[in-house]
Amino acid sequence: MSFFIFRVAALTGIQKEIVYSSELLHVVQYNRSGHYHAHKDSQPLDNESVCKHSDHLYPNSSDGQPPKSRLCRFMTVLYYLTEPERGGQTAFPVADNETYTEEGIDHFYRIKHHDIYDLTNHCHDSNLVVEPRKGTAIMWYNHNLDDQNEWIGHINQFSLHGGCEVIKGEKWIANHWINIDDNYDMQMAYLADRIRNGSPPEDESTHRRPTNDTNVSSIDDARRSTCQLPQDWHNTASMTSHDEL
Ligand SMILES: O=C(O)CCC(=O)C(=O)O
Ligand SMILES: [Fe+2]
Repeated sequence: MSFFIFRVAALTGIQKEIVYSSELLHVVQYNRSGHYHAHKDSQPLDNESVCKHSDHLYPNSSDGQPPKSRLCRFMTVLYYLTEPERGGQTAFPVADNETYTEEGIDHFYRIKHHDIYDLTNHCHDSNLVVEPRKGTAIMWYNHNLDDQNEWIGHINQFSLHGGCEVIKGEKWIANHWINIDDNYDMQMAYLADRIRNGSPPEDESTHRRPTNDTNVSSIDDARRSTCQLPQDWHNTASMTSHDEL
């Protein structure tokens, strides 16, 4: 598992602590006719809600209610675990930098003249259609970077995507969602909290012996220390099945 975290960190350029502290792998199975209409994996930033992955660190509201939460998934890395005999592509109806427009997705509604979310009937009308090939992976950004602070910014409208209908065979994928809180300080507090309960593995290439230093109080401490994986490190997947959704 630690090797896997390093590979994803190297692929995405995201710190291994962030990769390690993100959601468990989410495995999805599709049988014949199974599909998943176009959607975004993350949700727009807003001041009324907090990130779900770190919501336990936010105080309750004055009436004692937990804060409203939303998904904060900066990137998706999608692994194709099997390949169906036909169909089951991943489609991005409006992906394509060259057609970027300030009007966003509304522009595509006007020019495409069909329901861009409907991947059963319009899979191949999408701007980008990726064939599922066993053992390969694709990745994309669900958010743009904020111009001012270069931290996670607005949702990327062009990340709209979904799974086209499986025509023959069966399809299995795993989603690896990389969580980042748009509130920088809260993301740091979240990482420190996760790492306090067991740090990400050190890169094997450094040949450093792991220790059991669980006494870290900040992300900087956490980076400096070398700790063992927590007890639940191998518990890395949850599962959904998409049959004719
Ligand atoms: O099945 C696919 O190719 C896409 C799946 C997906 O977008 C998801 O599970 O969020
Ligand atoms: Fe998705």
